[in-house]
Amino acid sequence: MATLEELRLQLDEIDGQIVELYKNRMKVCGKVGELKVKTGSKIFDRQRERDKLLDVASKVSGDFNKKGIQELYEQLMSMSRKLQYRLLVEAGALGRLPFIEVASLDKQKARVVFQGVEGAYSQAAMQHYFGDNCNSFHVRTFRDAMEAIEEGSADYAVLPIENSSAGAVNEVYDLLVEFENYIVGETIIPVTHTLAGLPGTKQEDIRKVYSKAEALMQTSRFLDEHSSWQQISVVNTALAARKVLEDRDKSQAAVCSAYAAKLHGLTILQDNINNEPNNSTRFIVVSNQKIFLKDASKISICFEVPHESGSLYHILSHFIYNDLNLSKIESRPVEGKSWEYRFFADFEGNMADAAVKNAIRGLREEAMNLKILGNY
Ligand SMILES: C=C(O[C@@H]1C=C(C(=O)O)C=C[C@H]1O)C(=O)O
Repeated sequence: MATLEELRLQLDEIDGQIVELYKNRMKVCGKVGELKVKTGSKIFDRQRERDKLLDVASKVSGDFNKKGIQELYEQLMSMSRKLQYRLLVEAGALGRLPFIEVASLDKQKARVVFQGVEGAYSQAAMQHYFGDNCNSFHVRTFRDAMEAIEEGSADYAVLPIENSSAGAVNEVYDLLVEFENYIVGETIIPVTHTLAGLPGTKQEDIRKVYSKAEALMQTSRFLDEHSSWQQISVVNTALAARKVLEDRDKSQAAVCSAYAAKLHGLTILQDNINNEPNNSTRFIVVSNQKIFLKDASKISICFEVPHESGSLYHILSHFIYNDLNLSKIESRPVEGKSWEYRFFADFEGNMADAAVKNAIRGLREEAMNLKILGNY
């Protein structure tokens, strides 16, 4: 029987041949790429790749080897495409993305819409981004805010997209796909809940606590210490504060921000009652213009992938290969298609970067329904 050293020598020789074959294959792929640059053809040919996988599988026997050779070829063809995308960039054939670079947003003159009522966290986020005295109005739903942007009655909308403890705001993700609106900025604000009541209220007086369902959840530890209090959910935290003020009843309290409490003339009975001391929410600033700031450093996109094994893996390789740092990935069901998903990804970069253009070119060819949601 051969020794380990002898077997390894045999492997080294075979690997030498594989490396030579790899180099030859890539050289031919480079020629294919040059031809495609010249003729303006697509790099990715899904049917040719499917046929190739069937062909190589037919040339080996046994499930283990069939699967193995297919995995190997998926990798080889993926490298081949990446080489070709690179040739496109070098030939300057990537073109420009359909977004216009701007030096700054005109925050002073902007008319801004937020969802909710006076005192909502969205208003605080808006003021944080646009300044305390910005020209604003509020609407009842996230959809209303998106419509106001689309039809131009507002220049920007400020919408919550993600909370550090509760996660994504799903409806806003879905609306970003539905509307032709784009993310142009973001701002993160701490969400610190307080217990607030009418002036003179004592905690012993309280029987009912009003707030938005998420806020009741985010303060459950404090509320559970007062199990006799009835918890009632209302549309948002600012509305809870307004209700307590209007009912003029000291047995009622609201879980809301200090800002909403002050705005509605309530007294803070207990400050910072969050379960999670660092609770914060990320808000996006949305516009109907396809613009991006010169110093933008984050890109949000969404796409669908074919419902087959390995497809997300191949899509994500475009980020890795182009050295782009993927900071977030979310998935949402695709409407009308059970168990199929649309992915939302955030990654670092600016649309003017070659690496970004290269990755987007590959994603556009290989994923379905790619939408660039914004660069900010
Ligand atoms: C090389 C080509 O480009 C791509 C890469 C392939 C490969 O490496 O075999 C096959 C199809 C294309 O997606 C080609 O079109 O033949």
